[in-house]
Amino acid sequence: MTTDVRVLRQDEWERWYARLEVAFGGVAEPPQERRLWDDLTELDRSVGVWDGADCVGTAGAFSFRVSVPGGAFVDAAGVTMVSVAATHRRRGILTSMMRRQLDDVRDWGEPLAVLTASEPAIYGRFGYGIGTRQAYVSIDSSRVRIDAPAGTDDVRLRFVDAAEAAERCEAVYLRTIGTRPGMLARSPGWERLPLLDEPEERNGASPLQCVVAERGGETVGFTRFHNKPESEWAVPHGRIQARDVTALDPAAYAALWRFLCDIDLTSTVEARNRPVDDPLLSMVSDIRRCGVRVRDSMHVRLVDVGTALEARTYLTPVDVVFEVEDAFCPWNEGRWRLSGDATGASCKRTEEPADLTLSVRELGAAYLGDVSLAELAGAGRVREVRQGALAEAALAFGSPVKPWLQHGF
Ligand SMILES: CC(=O)SCCNC(=O)CCNC(=O)[C@H](O)C(C)(C)COP(=O)(O)OP(=O)(O)OC[C@H]1O[C@@H](n2cnc3c(N)ncnc32)[C@H](O)[C@@H]1OP(=O)(O)O
Repeated sequence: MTTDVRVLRQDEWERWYARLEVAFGGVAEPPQERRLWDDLTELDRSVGVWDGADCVGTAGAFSFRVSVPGGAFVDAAGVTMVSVAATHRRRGILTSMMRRQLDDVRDWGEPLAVLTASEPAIYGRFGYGIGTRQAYVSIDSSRVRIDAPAGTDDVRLRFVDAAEAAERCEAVYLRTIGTRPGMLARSPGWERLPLLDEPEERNGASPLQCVVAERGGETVGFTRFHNKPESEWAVPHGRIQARDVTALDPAAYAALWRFLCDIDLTSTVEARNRPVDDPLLSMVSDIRRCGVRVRDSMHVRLVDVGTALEARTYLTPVDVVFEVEDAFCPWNEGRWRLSGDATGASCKRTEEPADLTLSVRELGAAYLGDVSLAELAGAGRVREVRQGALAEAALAFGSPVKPWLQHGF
């Protein structure tokens, strides 16, 4: 089989995207969503694999900046739209696209590549580690109370039209993106994503509803949600599906959750993507009735180990030598000395002996402060050579708040 991997052209986009849709089951996306992805595709950062005139592989890379511990934003390729035709699977086409893409990302000077995976088992072999997780909550709102902090009653809530309020909501979102690692500074166009509301995808739920939280005339938060009415023998038990709940302070946050939990004729509030350390979980009267489940979210790959590790700060002083294994991107292999603290860091190649040995995948998993290097050592994935180095590095890589990716891509 001879296939050709090349940069995507605009006139190929339809065939390229149709290939992706088939790989995900063959149900064509609704028009509004398709248009959005067409507009957001960065052609010169996307590749197609062609077998003659047939597109048999797709992969793209958005231009993102990702917040890292310490508050800096680091350039990252947002790997996306990956697929291989079922007729051509398991012949190395994904591997050839990952090869091309990671070489490109390195040439573009972007120290990170990030993605959300259709299946978590796919990308570890290419050096990605699970860098953020997300929590799913399904709150029994007939039993769970929100213990609201002082000031919650001063927050005014108003129903608004989601499209008309989009700019105000985006302004609040932009003020939150530096508050946790793992958040994305998006380029123009992305503000359309949270407003997607295709009737085909509502599955019996209402159109998108939007409520803003205001204090003294200023917008301090918002929630966008669907309401899915349900009942059995005339007993209503509707379901609120919260798409986002975003606020600038605890009182506004509590007011929004209290509102969602108090809507008449409903008994469940469900949210698919919350931070794993969501303050909500410290506001509820009964965490057992919140149906919390955790899954992987953003997978992180250090494309340039030195630059990436220098871009973040460290919670506690650290001075360790890592021996890094990276078979897929051998330019990262070898020993790196990381010295840093809460003000900055240096990470340079060294000939000194290793304190810790690990693969680039573990560095990706720990990079944003989610899983600890000590947890990974417990799984046999990090090896301590110098006694004390593991605790030192594990503490330093921590983050006071867990990283979180607020939306998929
Ligand atoms: C960021 C994103 O867009 S995520 C979306 C990913 N896309 C999808 O899930 C759509 C449906 N699936 C597909 O299109 C394809 O099966 C892909 C893209 C997952 C894999 O493409 P392929 O060309 O078959 O992969 P390739 O042949 O390069 O496989 C490389 C290795 O990964 C393994 N692998 C591939 N897919 C999977 C999988 N889903 N789960 C576990 N391992 C996998 C292969 O077994 C192979 O392992 P080996 O090196 O030990 O032999």
